[in-house]
Amino acid sequence: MSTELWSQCLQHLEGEVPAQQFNMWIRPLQADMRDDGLYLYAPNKFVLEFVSEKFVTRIKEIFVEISESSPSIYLKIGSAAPKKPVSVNRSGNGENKSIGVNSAVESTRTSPSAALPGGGPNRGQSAMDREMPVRAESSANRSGVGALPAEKQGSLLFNDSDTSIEPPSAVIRKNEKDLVESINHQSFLNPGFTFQTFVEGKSNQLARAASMQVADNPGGAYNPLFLYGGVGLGKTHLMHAIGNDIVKRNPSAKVVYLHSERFVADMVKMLQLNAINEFKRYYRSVDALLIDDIQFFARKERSQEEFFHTFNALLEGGQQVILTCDRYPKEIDDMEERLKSRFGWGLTVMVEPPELETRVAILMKKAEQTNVRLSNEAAFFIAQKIRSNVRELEGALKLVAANAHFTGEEITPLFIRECLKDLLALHEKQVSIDNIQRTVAEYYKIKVADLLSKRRNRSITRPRQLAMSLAKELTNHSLPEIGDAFGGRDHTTVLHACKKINELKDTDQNIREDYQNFMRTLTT
Ligand SMILES: Nc1ncnc2c1ncn2[C@@H]1O[C@H](COP(=O)(O)OP(=O)(O)OP(=O)(O)O)[C@@H](O)[C@H]1O
Repeated sequence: MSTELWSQCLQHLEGEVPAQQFNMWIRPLQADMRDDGLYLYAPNKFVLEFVSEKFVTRIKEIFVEISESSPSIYLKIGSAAPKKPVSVNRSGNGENKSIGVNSAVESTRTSPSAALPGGGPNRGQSAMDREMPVRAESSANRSGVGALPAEKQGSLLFNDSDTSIEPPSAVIRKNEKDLVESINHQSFLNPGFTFQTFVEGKSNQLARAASMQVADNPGGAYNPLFLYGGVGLGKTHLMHAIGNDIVKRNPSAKVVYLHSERFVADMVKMLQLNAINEFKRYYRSVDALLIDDIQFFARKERSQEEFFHTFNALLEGGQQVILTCDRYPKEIDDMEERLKSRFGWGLTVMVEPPELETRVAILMKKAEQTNVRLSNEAAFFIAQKIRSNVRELEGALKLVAANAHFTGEEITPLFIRECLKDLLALHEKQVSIDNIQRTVAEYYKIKVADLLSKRRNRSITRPRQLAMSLAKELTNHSLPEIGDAFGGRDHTTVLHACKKINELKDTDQNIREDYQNFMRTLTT
């Protein structure tokens, strides 16, 4: 069976599957075409299960379409023997990525022996490699390394003594005692932010799955992991969950979390103290570097430069980098192109605003964690009112709980309305159907009157359906009221629009992104 067929199959899948999903589930697969069928190797059980459930049938169909044969497909955890890779140009970021055809994802960059458990002779061992048990099924993918020639890789690797490098603060302590406190941030993981305390929903499913895979196989196929999305949606929580999980599995792993502003501040101080080399050595010695809100690097050229080199060194050493940002890498203004493009080298996943059921589940979980008695009805009431931001949802629950504690009253919808008067007024005022119609019309460069008209061509009906669906999600208006506001339409038309958009969000990446952008614009 020819590798060309798998390459064609990939091209088909790439055209059909949203880029995010393609990157996450298909790209890490390695294929081995044998006489008895197609062997697909997944880096871990998450990918294996997902591919088996969602893609195997389609892969078979594609094979029938392109070759009129239906090979047996064997899914396994592990890696195939390296052969020649096939290049697929991901339209998303314009870069050529190597997709495994009889090879590891990164096989162009690694020597064949690097595919053996524990890596080959040319592959440098990071501190993590030494400290973490090597899993045969995942070690082949722990490359990310060899973009550079072997000798250059070697120069960036650390010897044993490097694993005990002190944080910058320790160096400063000797010279500038008064600066110590402000810099001494060492690995600061919030123990409360774990996968167990993170509520899964449709909006964060991919991000959570990706995070669990990174925790399972740090420095592996998804390096860097880039989590992006609006304010207060759980990006930091997931990032800490990965860090906590890595440390739980290997207590000596050096996981460092910091906010990007902290990185900038530290760097400035170390420059002032003429100790920038210590700064470099410290950050390059970690097993996993977690940097939050990297949009704060914008316009800070020196920090970008420093981060760029740290970032490269970590990736080359097979150390895990996890980044969060409030937007998609390409949308970050005043950030060097070379950095933005590197952010997309691993896996970029969006965390979306949670849908109603997830908001209710999050509230119930938070209530349980803090011993607050919250009925389903009360959780539903809060979740219906506060839609865009989990942090705000949590804040609302705390406020209600504190009031209930002091007054001894039961938490009912009426009580909640009273407690959250100001907040609710703000939310209810913010999103009106008018506002939604104006925003959608402006975005698609049509008139509000078109949305209300009887015109039925696609360029009008899609925005109209989107606007109706947003009105349903973001306002408290009933279906008939929404129908009325859209040129006197029947409530069944609104219902149909909501269903249609829900379907399209799963199958059409443009609609999905437009919808999320509207949610973000209208609710923040
Ligand atoms: N799915 C979830 N399950 C449980 N808690 C969640 C979930 N999503 C968010 N949270 C909680 O919401 C709060 C805000 O989340 P977090 O700080 O991770 O947001 P963020 O996306 O990093 O926001 P920012 O961009 O402002 O930094 C945290 O307390 C977090 O625990």
